[in-house]
Amino acid sequence: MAPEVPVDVFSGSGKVSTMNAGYSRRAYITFLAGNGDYVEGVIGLAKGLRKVKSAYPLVVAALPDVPEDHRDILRSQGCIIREIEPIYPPENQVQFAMAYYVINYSKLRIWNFEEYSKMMYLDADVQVFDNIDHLFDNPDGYFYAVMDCFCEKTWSHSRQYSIGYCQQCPDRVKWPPEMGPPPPLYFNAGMYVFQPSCLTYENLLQTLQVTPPTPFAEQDFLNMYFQKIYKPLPLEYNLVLAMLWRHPENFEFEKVKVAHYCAAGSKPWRFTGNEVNMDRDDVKILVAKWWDIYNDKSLDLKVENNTPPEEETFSKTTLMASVPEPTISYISAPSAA
Ligand SMILES: O=c1ccn([C@@H]2O[C@H](COP(=O)(O)OP(=O)(O)O[C@H]3O[C@H](CO)[C@H](O)[C@H](O)[C@H]3O)[C@@H](O)[C@H]2O)c(=O)[nH]1
Ligand SMILES: O[C@H]1[C@H](O)[C@@H](O)[C@H](O)[C@@H](O)[C@H]1O
Repeated sequence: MAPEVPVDVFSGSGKVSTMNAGYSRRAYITFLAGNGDYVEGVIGLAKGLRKVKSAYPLVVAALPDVPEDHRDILRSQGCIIREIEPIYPPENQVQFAMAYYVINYSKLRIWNFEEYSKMMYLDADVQVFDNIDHLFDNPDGYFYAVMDCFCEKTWSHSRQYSIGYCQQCPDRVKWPPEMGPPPPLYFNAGMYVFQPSCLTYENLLQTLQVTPPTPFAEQDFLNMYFQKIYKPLPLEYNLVLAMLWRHPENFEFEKVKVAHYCAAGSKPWRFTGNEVNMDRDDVKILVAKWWDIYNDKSLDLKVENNTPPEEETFSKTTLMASVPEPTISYISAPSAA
C-alpha cells in the first residue's frame, strides 16, 4: 500500500522532485471541459495552491475536448491530467440554471479515481487564499461541503426562492409548515471533500440513470445522493460570491480561505466590473487577489531536471472499496445560525 507521503509539486519552493511527482493518496481535483477560457481558472488555482504551500497535487479531470496545448500548459504548472469521458443524464425537458451545466454530470467520474483515498474537489472558478490541507484530516465517511445560498436569480425555479427562504438565514423568512418539512441542507458543489470508491461510482451512475436531471445538474444530484452523510463546512471554505451582498453577517471577509467566483460576471479572467454587484469593493478585492496570484511568475512551477510530473507515476493500489455508512449527524455551519 502506498505510504501517505505528500508530494512537493505544490510546495512553496515551487520546485518539484520528479521522483515523487504525482504520487499521493490525497489530492485536489478540478474539472475542465472545452477549449474556452476555464483553463485560465485552473492555472490560477494551481498557482494558488502552490502559494499556500499545499502538500497535495492538483489533478485535472479533463474531457476529451480540452485541447492539447491547454493540457501542456497545465502540465507545465504541475497539474496531473486525467482523461475522463462525458456523462449525460437521462433525457428530459429540464431547463438547467445555465445551459452548459449538463456537462457537469461528467464530474461523477472522479469517484472512480480509487488510487486516491481522499480528494478535495475545487471548481476552476475557485481560488484558495489559505492552506486548507487540514480538511483532508476530517473523519472519513462523510461528504464535506459548504452550504449554498438561494437568494440569486439562478434559483428562481425553486420553492425556496418563490417564498424568499434561504437556509443562510432560516429565521428571516421561515419555512411555512403548509409547504411540508423544510428542504434538507443544500451544499454548493464548487468545493467538496469526498472519498473515491469504485462501488460508489458505479452506484452513482446507476442512480443517475433513474434520476431526471434538474436545474443545478450534478449539484442537485450530489445533494440528493449524499444528503445523509453531508457535513457542512464553514462558509470561509467556499465563499460563493453572492454571500457578500446577501449574507455579509454570516462570515468574516478577512477570514475567507476559498473564494468561488460563481456570481454572474465575476469570473476573474473575464471580469469587466459592469454586471450587477460587480462594482463592489469587496468583489474587486477578491478579483484583484486572483489576478495577483495568476500573474505572480514566482508561483510558476520550477521543475528540477526539466521533467514535469507524469500521469503515469500513479500507484494503482487497491484502497477502500466503499464509503462506510456512518450514523447521520449534522453539524450546523457556525455562521449560519
Ligand atoms: O466551459 C466550461 C464550463 C465549465 N467548466 C467547469 O465546470 C465548472 C462549473 O462551471 P461554472 O464554474 O461556470 O459554474 P458555477 O460556478 O455557476 O456552477 C455551480 O453549479 C454547477 C451546476 O452544475 C456546478 O455544480 C458547479 O460546481 C457549481 O459551482 C467550472 O468551474 C469548470 O471547472 C469548464 O471546464 N468549462
Ligand atoms: O448553487 C448555485 C450555483 O453555484 C450557481 O452557479 C451560483 O450562481 C449560485 O449563486 C449558487 O447558489
